[in-house]
Amino acid sequence: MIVPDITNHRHATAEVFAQAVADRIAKQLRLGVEDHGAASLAVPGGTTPGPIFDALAKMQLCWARVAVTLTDERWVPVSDRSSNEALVRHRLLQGPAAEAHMIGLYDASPKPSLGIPGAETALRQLSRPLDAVLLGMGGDGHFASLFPGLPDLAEGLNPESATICIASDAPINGQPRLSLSLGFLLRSRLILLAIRGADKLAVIERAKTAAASELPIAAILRQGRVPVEIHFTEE
Ligand SMILES: O=C(O)[C@H](O)[C@@H](O)[C@H](O)[C@H](O)COP(=O)(O)O
Repeated sequence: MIVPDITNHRHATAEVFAQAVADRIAKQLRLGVEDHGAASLAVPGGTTPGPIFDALAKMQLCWARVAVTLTDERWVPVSDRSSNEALVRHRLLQGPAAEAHMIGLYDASPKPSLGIPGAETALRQLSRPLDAVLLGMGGDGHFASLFPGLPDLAEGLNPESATICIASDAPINGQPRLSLSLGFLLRSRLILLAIRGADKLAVIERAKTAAASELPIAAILRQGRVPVEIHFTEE
């Protein structure tokens, strides 16, 4: 098995952290457009990405050739303040980046499991593999919407599975959710894990030996297919 290629990047301040992650994403997207004429990016919701999106949106690159999708979505309309698509539209698809193509996961289906066919059809628009995947992580070790205790977690964390989307029709962390699977996220060229706070660094340390069922991020740390960059700031 390939030894996981994990590089750690510690940044002194939240501002430096956001700019560094944005710079790394921009570099990867430029490479994608140069190498194969288009690039694709998957991003999460939560509180960490906002400043990263603000910095990334200002960057000059061929945004018209870039598709942006979500690693997961809360099953709420884009008009809802907790919508991840709304976060991306308000904070990333601005300025130069307004030309990027947004591929959302939410549709008007009453629950996420009924939204899977539409999401999978939408995801087929992506240039594959994904040029970059940005992930956050919760204090429970979840990434995207792959939470400990999720009924379909084993399937969602199976790197060999062809499953693209995992639905949680029951609310989890506030709302029903749709998540991309690990198998889908590993069809990418680079994973950037952006975490803030010493408590999350402690979770990463625990995840090096814990079961992925306990700390799902362990599945990202243990896979040997995609380079992982962990970007961290104490702030
Ligand atoms: O929809 C979401 O909430 C995200 O996709 C989720 O996986 C997030 O990345 C983590 O919960 C970390 O969130 P913070 O960035 O707020 O710590």
